[in-house]
Amino acid sequence: MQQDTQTMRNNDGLFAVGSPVTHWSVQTSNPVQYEIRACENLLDPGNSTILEDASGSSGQRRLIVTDGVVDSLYGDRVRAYFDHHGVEHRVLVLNDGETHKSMDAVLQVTEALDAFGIDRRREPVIAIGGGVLMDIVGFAASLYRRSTPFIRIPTTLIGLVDAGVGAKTGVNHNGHKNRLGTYFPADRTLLDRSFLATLDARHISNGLAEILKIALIKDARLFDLLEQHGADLLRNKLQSPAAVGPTPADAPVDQRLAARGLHLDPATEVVERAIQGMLEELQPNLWEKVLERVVDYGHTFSPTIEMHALPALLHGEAVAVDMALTTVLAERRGLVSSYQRDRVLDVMARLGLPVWHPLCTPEVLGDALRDTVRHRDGKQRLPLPVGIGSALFVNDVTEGELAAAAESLAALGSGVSR
Ligand SMILES: NC(=O)c1ccc[n+]([C@@H]2O[C@H](COP(=O)([O-])OP(=O)(O)OC[C@H]3O[C@@H](n4cnc5c(N)ncnc54)[C@H](O)[C@@H]3O)[C@@H](O)[C@H]2O)c1
Ligand SMILES: O=C(CO)[C@@H](O)[C@H](O)[C@H](O)[C@H](O)COP(=O)(O)O
Ligand SMILES: [Zn+2]
Repeated sequence: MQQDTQTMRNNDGLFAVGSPVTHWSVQTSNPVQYEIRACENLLDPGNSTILEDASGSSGQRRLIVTDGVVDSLYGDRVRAYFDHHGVEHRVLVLNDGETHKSMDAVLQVTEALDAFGIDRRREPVIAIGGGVLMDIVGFAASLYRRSTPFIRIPTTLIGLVDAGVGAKTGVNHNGHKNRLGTYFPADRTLLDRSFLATLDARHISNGLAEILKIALIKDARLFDLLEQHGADLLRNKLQSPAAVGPTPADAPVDQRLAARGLHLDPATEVVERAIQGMLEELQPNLWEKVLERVVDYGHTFSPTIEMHALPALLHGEAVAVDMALTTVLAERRGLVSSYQRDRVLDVMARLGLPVWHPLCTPEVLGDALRDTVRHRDGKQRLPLPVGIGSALFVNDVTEGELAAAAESLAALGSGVSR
């Protein structure tokens, strides 16, 4: 059929122009929905949550990926769980920690998927571990057969409030933090805070850094909770009062109210506000089309500092140093009062976080900023706190300003004890 050259053939997003056609345009959307659910006793054989997919049916085969530390703590219960439910399963145990967050680990997972013969749609991969483990498994799942569904069961605080709720996956590459990765959210993330009972204090602090990030850029109430209860949260590993036995009659009123479900105990409110705050920022901009992202706070200099220091600084610790530096920088710009600056540095110390690191040199900070500008499409788009609980973006930070802030922080940091 001869058509005039201006005819556009439109077929729900497919446009062809010309005759003969010289130009096609394909337009479509990819709706994404994923679930994050607070759960209890996930590994209790009587709890079928892990095996319910989005439609609620159960599957018969699963590949589980975890790391050596988590397997040593929970591996017997994981295997007993799937045996109890009659699910054929294999457990792949990866090396743990940031130094193993690499393409080699991703390929270990993809080879295990092949060996297990995973059914790409009906048998979601199950990741049980911290942020490193989930980033590796998520990346592998996004690559395998161009996407294979996975389920996340975070077992660290960073995993519960950050790595387990977003869409990012990835590994370190060529000496750079998260240089290879995808946007690929898990179908479901199942949050069971009881896993934190075995997490050491340093890794609790590590996760509190990401919670403090949300507090500083958008949630003053969350900051107050961290200031007031941070030391207790660190001590009790964010276990709620009900989880540690009956509430004594002479317990503080908020504990008694919490035990009766009438009031969120601090641990529950802190975790809930952190997740809510993160999701409020992620949902409208999940694929990061807009690069002014307040959740980038603490992540301008920290990727470079973390990788230079590897493995000495954990992710959250590097984020804390970045936030301390930018809090001092904000105070020097008049965005934060000196009183607020001191409150922030004091809370970091109370949460067991570093506020300074010897790598905060003009050279390292300059390199970090230049790399971040490349990551953010040619501008700094650096979030700075305004008071406590809000933020603005700047693009004009100079290396001289950074050096002065780092010098000031070094002096302040020496006075702040962890
Ligand atoms: N994808 C994202 O959006 C996102 C967000 C924030 C952070 N991250 C990434 O997360 C990583 C940091 O996460 P992490 O600190 O959870 O790392 P991790 O996975 O290395 O876990 C920390 C350590 O704790 C051990 N562990 C895990 N669960 C435990 C438990 N219940 N009890 C005792 N030990 C346990 C692990 O074996 C490991 O040695 C970084 O690589 C960071 O880039 C990703
Ligand atoms: O660390 C992460 C994501 O990896 C989050 O805590 C953080 O808020 C943001 O996602 C930052 O943008 C860091 O992300 P990226 O450098 O990995 O892209
Ligand atoms: Zn982070």
